[in-house]
Amino acid sequence: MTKISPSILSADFASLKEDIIEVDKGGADYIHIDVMDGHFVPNITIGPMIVEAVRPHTDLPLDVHLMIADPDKYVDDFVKAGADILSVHAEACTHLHRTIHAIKEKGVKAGVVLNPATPVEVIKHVVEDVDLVLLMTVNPGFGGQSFIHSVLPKIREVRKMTEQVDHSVEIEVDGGVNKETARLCREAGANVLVAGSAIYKEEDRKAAIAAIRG
Ligand SMILES: O=C(CO)[C@@H](O)[C@H](O)COP(=O)(O)O
Repeated sequence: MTKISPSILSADFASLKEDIIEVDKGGADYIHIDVMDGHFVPNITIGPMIVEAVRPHTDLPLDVHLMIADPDKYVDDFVKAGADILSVHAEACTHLHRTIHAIKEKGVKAGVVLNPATPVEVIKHVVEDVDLVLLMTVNPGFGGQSFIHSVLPKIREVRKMTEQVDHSVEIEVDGGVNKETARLCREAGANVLVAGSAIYKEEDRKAAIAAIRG
């Protein structure tokens, strides 16, 4: 079954606890947390303190997406704050293999993220090492953008790549995911879908999660 990871970037930060509990009870599989530093992406959002504050309010895995320059510097902080999956951008890592293993050595799952314009070949030599590949279907930095359809073939390519190494890597897609684009992602081989606006802008979040899951 497809997993759903609601992105709290679209939640109401003044009632973050309630917004997390609601999607937890509504059938979410992960809680997606977007960390932005104003350097790697043109927006500033959440740091380890917020991850730590959120941690006691759900037992769901915290799926933390680091959109930051020099992520190696902050791996320890986010693990201590309670991240269960820590994903770094291939574009932000000089020594991607080293960063992935530094995450895994801390006892959490490691993910690698690719921007829409980055070819999947970049991760060919680390796909055996990661637990998750996150393909961005928007240019990262903001919620509420339109899905970039030209990323769909990349989902199929990563699916093939993971099958070749006979390794059960999760393939996650993030950006502009709604019930229509979710179907395209599932058909292409994604098994974890991140959605912000398509869940948090809906009155009935449980129904929104079910619709995206398909
Ligand atoms: O990482 C990001 C944006 O950079 C995403 O996680 C967005 O938060 C998804 O929001 P929607 O496109 O689903 O509204």
